[in-house]
Amino acid sequence: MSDSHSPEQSPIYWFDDPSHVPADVADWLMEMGSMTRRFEKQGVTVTVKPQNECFVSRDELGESEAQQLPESARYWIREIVLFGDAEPWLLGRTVIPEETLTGPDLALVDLGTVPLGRYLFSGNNLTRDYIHLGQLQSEQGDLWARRSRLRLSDKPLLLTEVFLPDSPLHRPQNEVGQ
Ligand SMILES: C=C(O[C@@H]1C=C(C(=O)O)C=C[C@H]1O)C(=O)O
Repeated sequence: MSDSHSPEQSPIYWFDDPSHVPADVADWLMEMGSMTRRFEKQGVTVTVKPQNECFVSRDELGESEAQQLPESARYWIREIVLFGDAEPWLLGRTVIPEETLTGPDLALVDLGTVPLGRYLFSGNNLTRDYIHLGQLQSEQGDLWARRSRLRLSDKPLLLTEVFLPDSPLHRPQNEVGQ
């Protein structure tokens, strides 16, 4: 995943002008509700497999990631693969400044296989500053991606999502109700 502290990951190219993104793709990438819930509406069971969860220092973040978040002594990283039934549909990377992990939001370090969206969209204190659209060039082809800065009670966290070839976004004929 771009900006990952794992150097073998290729970077995501973030678009300055997303107007050329096809409308059916933009409809997915600009989803303002829970992506987990939207995937479930496809009639699949959504499961999440954490791949890496740890605290890192600011200099272990990608440069453009660090620019999106305030200074902090350390950041919680959560990297997951999200599955629709048995198919891998999405790579998720969440970066959370330690100062965001206060009160009930400390639960964010114990999510395990619970999809992040279940927590984020469970209350009424979630806002989204922006969504950036991008593309990751990978051996599986060009994969659409998005990056959101979210806020829980005004405390920031950064979420990058890369949509995998099996996801409905890349296979629109799969989308129920289209
Ligand atoms: C943020 C959401 O949760 C999904 C689950 C994630 C996780 O468990 O880490 C990460 C990315 C999301 O696609 C959502 O449902 O919108």
